[in-house]
Amino acid sequence: MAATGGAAATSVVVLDRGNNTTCTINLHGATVVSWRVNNQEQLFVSKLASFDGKRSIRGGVSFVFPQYGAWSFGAQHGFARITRWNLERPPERLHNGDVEAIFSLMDNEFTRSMWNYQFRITYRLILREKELHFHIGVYNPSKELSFTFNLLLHTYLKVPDVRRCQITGLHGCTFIDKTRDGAIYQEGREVVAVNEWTDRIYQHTPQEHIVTNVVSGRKMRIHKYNFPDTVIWNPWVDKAREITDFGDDEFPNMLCVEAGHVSSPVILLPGTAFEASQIMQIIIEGNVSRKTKRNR
Ligand SMILES: O=P(O)(O)OC[C@H]1O[C@H](O)[C@H](O)[C@@H](O)[C@@H]1O
Repeated sequence: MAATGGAAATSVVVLDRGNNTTCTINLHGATVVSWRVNNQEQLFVSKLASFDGKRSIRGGVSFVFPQYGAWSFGAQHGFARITRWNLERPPERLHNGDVEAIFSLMDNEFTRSMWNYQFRITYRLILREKELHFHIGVYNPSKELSFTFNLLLHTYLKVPDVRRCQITGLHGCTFIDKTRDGAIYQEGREVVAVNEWTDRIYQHTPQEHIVTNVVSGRKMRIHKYNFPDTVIWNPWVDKAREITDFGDDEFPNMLCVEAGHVSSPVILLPGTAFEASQIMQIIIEGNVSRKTKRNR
C-alpha cells in the first residue's frame, strides 16, 4: 500500500482505498499532491510544479508552519513545506476500510538554523470513501521555552472554472485584504465568488465552508476545527505570470481555500500541545435526492 521512490526528493506515500480512490503524499513537505476519488482528481497541482526536493510543491495541500507569509528568518510560509518529513506510520487499513497514515516532523539542524525551538508535529491523514481527513498535533517538548507559530493547510482545489465557484460561510466576517495593503473590510456577500486577483485572510470564520462547482460540478465541504481563519487566494492573470512555477493559463482551474491559524499566532507553553483538523468531503447530491425520493 505504501510506495516510496528511490531518490530522497521524490519519495511518495500512497493511501489506496480501492475503487480508484487514492491519496498521494510527497514526503517533501508532507505535501498532499493528489486526492483521487473514483479516479477523479480533486486537487490542483501546477504543470510547472517543481519536485526537486528544494522549493515547495506548487499545489495540492501544503503544510505552512511556523510562519504564514513573508518571514525574516527563512522562506515565505516557513520551513515545514520545504523539509523532508518522516513516515511515522505507513498506510494501514482500518476495520471500516478507511486508510490511515501518520507523518511527523521534529526540529533538526535545518529548522533550528531559522527557528531555535524544539517541537514535534504529527500529521495524520485518513482517506475515506468521499473524504480526506487531516489531523494535526504540534507539541512543545521544552521544559522552559514557549513558542508562537502560524499554521495553515494551503489547499489548492481543482476546479473547471474558478469564476463559477461560490464559497459559503464568509458573510459578515472581517477580512485582511492582502491585495490592498492589508486593509480590513467586512464581507457583505452571502456567498463569495472570485473574479479577480484575490488574497484575503477571513477571520473568525465558521467551522464549515461549502465550495460549489468543483470537479464535475460537485460541491466540496470543508470542515475545520481550531482553525479560526480562512484564506482565499487566486493569483489571476498578472500575478500568475510572476509565479515561475505556475502556468500563465492555470489560474481559472484552481481555487485556494486555506484553513489556518494565521491572523493571530498560536502560543504554545512548555509541555503542551495544539491540535487542529480539517475534513474535506465531496457532496454527492445524487445520494441525497435518491434518499428523498425513497422517503416520498
Ligand atoms: O507562492 P507561495 O509562497 O506558495 O504563496 C502563495 C500564496 O499563499 C497564500 O495564499 C497567501 O495568502 C498569498 O499571499 C500567497 O501568494
